Amino acid sequence: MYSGIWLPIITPFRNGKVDIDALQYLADTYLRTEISGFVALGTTGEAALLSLSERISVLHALFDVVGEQLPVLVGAGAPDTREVLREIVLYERWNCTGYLVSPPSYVCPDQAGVQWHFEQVAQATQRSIVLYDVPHRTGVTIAPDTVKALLAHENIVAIKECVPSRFCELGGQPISLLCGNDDAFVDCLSAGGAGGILASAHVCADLLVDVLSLMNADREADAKTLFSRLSPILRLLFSAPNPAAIKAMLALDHPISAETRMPIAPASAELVGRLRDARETLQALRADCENAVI
Ligand SMILES: O=C(O)C1=N[C@H](C(=O)O)C[C@H](O)C1
Repeated sequence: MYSGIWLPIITPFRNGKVDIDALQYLADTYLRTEISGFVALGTTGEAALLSLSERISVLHALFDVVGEQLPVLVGAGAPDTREVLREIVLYERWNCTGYLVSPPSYVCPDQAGVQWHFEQVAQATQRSIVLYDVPHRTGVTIAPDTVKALLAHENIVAIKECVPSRFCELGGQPISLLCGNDDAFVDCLSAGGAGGILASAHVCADLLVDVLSLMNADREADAKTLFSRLSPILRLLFSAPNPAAIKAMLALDHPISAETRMPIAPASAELVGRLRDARETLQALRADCENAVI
């Protein structure tokens, strides 16, 4: 179930409000790509900056377009476990495939507390749970031993891992390993990863799928060559707080605004210029893939 390239879809804004038309336009556009599923209300969706009613409108708008055509994983996270459980109860009305859940941020629990948090979540729903290990954002990690203990819950089925040094240990566990750090995608696949939840898929899902297909075809060297040519663009996309660069790049080619929600500032004019040039690099890479140069 959790493999391939999943798109943590942005939440477009216009004049400070969620732009529902733009969100539905994007959902429809990505349905025609090779992504394996959507992630709603992720980090890239600026979920932490949305009110509850905005989060509900995002889900309404997205499910209206996606329906059953592709799975949708929904992000749920808060410092207070009880708040996460309340969110999940609200989200159960949509036919989402599961929940992407981070450990409690800011409060810095020990590993027993992290385990307790995920146990409460796993018991609150029959849907699948994807653990989200993102210590640079939450301030706390999900240690591999905690992951192993959590496997006792049959709906804890995948982990979105952002720490490359954890890939090898997790790759050997009976859990789907998804990369959560665009820069380290190929390393995650080499360690046994099944795919990734990657914000960069907004602008190069096809090339990320190519990297994965090359790996699955035992062409690791070719996958690494392609990925190394993609890497400078991935770094550029994260050179400003996510998703400023992604939104700016999308706004160059689609009817969406590059607007972010403060304190996430929009991309600078200098970055927009570099993103404009990056589109040509992506086109050149696509041509090389088509002509089997890679
Ligand atoms: O929203 C997500 O899911 C992602 N967020 C990460 C982040 O901003 O830290 C990046 C990753 O590409 C996907």
